[in-house]
Amino acid sequence: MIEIKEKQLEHLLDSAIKEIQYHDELQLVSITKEISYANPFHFFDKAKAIGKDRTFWTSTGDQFYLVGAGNAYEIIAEDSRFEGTEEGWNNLINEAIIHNKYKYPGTGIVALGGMSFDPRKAPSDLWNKFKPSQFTIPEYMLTIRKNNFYFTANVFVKKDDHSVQLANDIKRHENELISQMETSLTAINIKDKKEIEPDKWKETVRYATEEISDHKAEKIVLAREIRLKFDKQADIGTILNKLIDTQSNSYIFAFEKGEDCFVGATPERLVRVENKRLLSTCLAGTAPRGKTKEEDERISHDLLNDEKNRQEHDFVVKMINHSIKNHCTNIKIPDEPVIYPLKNLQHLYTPVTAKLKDRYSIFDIIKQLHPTPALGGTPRTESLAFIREHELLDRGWYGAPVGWLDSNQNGEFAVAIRSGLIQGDEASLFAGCGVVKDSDPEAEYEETNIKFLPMLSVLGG
Ligand SMILES: C=C(O[C@H]1C=CC=C(C(=O)O)[C@@H]1O)C(=O)O
Ligand SMILES: [Mg+2]
Repeated sequence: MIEIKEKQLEHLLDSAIKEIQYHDELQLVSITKEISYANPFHFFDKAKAIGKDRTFWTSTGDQFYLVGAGNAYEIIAEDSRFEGTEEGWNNLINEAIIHNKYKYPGTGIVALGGMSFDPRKAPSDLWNKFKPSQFTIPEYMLTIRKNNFYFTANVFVKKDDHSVQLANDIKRHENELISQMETSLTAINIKDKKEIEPDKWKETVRYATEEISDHKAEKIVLAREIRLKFDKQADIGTILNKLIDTQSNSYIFAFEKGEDCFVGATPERLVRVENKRLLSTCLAGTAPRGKTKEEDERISHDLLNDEKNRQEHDFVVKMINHSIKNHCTNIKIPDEPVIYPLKNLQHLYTPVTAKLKDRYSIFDIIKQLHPTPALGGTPRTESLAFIREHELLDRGWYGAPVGWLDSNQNGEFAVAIRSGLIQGDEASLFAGCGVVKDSDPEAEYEETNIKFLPMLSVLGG
């Protein structure tokens, strides 16, 4: 049986090589097959062992995983990021030879990546490995969907390549990546924790409330940074493992670029498109969890009825509705938010469903939505100008869209919050909050403290 499969692989590679006999070009071949089982964490760790940069994505609610090893190709766009990325992707898949008989969302050739929050903010050194828009097509990828497992290899072939050799190479890497191993977790401890200018940050929050009172904006989201030093190198596999154990109802992601890795567990979906069905979410307005069931219910009730939090939330609902109305039909948005409970905090949540019109893609929607008032503010131009000028950090990919897309126009993007940039034995964590007219700097500061917890707690904090 295995022999037949290997022959098929050889045959596919062979016909690709034949197709380019008269060109001096490389031909991308993407081959997907179903496998019986692979552990996503083992796959992730093995990828490191064979020297590959890794990408990781899971939506914990759906038991859906994408784990990538290496870079067969990268789409990088500096200006016109949305159009540039989409064009790069379309060109790639139009030219590629794709063998994927499964057609389920997230199988076959997939691009995983993200972008920076604001390409107009002066970049700092911190994020120099992360481009304004950067998507990876992994060399090898594991998809887990509804308890089915798929292995994809993406290879560039040249006219003088030998199919047997290429097939053996793929097979060897596949065996390595999907083999079982002992799960080993490496615990780290925080040696040093430095909050970046918390007093100045509170000043900026106060200044933002004044600008809002002066009608220069209605809402401005302000973020801050914590810099950590550990007693040893942080192990990304361990961090992901712990995030999955502790952060339900979240997207857990990692984008590794050499020594640097952007990791997070965000509850905030930006948009999912599956067979033209669109799902977006408004998530803004925050309170802590209660220690007892009674206290928790009381806090939820207060959050649902709190004018300041409702205002933060309603800006997002209005904006999402407005942004997608020309691109979609059948838009459905409930009148009232509900509670979205997480381990350390709870949010106000309103789902948005719609049907994406045929001529639009997920990128058209991301371009409209980013940044929503959950991360930027209202109005967009004024709030972004304020953030650009007064916020004390380079957000890099924090607060921006991260996710994946496949070659059948499916994809999903989250907003990269509850996240951090891990750099060997150091890390920067980020958290922000929506400042409106009635914001109290001290209370907003406390709110960011709880938003740091999901990452801090898995980093030994
Ligand atoms: C900016 C963040 O959260 C946003 C998302 C949900 C609730 C928010 C809030 O209540 O302020 C923020 O708008 C963050 O976690 O860093
Ligand atoms: Mg808030």
